Amino acid sequence: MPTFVSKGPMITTWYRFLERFIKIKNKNVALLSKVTLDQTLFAPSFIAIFFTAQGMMERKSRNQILEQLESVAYTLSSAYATERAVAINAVLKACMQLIPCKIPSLVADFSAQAVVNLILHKNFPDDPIVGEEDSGDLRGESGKPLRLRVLELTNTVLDSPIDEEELLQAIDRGSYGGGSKGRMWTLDPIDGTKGFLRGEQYAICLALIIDGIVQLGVVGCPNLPVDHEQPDGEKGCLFIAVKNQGAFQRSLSSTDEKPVRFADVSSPESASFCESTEAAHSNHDNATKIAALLGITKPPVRMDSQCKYCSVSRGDANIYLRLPVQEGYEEKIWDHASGSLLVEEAGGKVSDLYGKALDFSLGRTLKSNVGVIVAHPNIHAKVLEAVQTVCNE
Ligand SMILES: Nc1ncnc2c1ncn2[C@@H]1O[C@H](COP(=O)(O)O)[C@@H](O)[C@H]1OP(=O)(O)O
Ligand SMILES: [Mg+2]
Repeated sequence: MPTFVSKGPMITTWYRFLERFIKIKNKNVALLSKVTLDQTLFAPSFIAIFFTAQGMMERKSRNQILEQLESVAYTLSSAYATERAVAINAVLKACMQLIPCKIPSLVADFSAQAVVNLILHKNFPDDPIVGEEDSGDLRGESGKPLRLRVLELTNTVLDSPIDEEELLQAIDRGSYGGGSKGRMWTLDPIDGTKGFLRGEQYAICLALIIDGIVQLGVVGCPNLPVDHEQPDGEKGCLFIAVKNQGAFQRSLSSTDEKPVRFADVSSPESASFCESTEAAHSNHDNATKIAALLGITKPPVRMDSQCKYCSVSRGDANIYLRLPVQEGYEEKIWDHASGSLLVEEAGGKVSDLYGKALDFSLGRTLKSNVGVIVAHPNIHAKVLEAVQTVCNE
């Protein structure tokens, strides 16, 4: 209450002060100076006073008030704040529709892509989307049974229900070819289908790429324990990263975000590494040899999907190896965009097998990269050396 009461007089006094002390003849420069002072001095101070007073009235502790101030400052200062909020909402909704009951993976995949694409299109109608799925299998008489199941599931989380044609259109909005210019989103509606089928790890992965650079990534992991130390505790996490703004984790059941950081590790011997559960997606034999060369004694943590990126980002493991199995396989941008930004924002380093940065500007695949190596910057070079020794044998 006092904050609201004081708001009017404070603002009036501040603007009077600006009028009196900014005596610049050029009107544009004067206006710019006032706006600068307003945004850098008054607005932050006023917001701090407002939330501190509000916290005190709500009998919050000092730490709770500080946490709230930090979160407000972060939200206000962030570029891509709208995109971040929309992406979180889209991924959350896609996660929520998959949790309640056992759903066939095809239905889940199409429905998740429809939900995310619909939300993206509503908020950013001009943004193209590079999505993994297309509506081919849902069309015509033969696709009708699947189409109706997907439609039913999709409508469980939408504010206003859509019809069959709108469903097909929504899925096909993911057909963009990618490239190096402008904005685009990339979506893997269900990454880690094998994990989904086994009831293990899978992820809904969404990223915003601008001029070939990943700016925002949101990864929903409905089966990942919120706390690695408590594998039987609450499950379901959302990971969020915006370029130069850090990486965060929240549970699916709460809006509270906590920063995530790579675990500090000074030498590879003490590290642990993760890799795909599927030997067809990452070469397990080579990983064993690399681990031996690095002196790693802990067994690999095997997991499906971009949950691996999330795991290393919050320090559950220190290295993620994705080693080619099949010559000529081109990794897909939706399999790495959000995860790689998350790792970088959490303080990790991502490269391909040759130490090259992942290049998201070349279309739907990472055609100039081979494999993926993620590690703490302290040990990345050593890991890379071991990878190259083993893979060049
Ligand atoms: N030969 C391959 N090498 C690397 N990744 C692959 C290969 N074949 C498929 N994938 C992709 O691996 C991803 C899952 O990775 P993980 O095993 O780490 O969970 C899937 O998106 C899958 O793509 P797709 O869905 O097109 O089959
Ligand atoms: Mg995938």
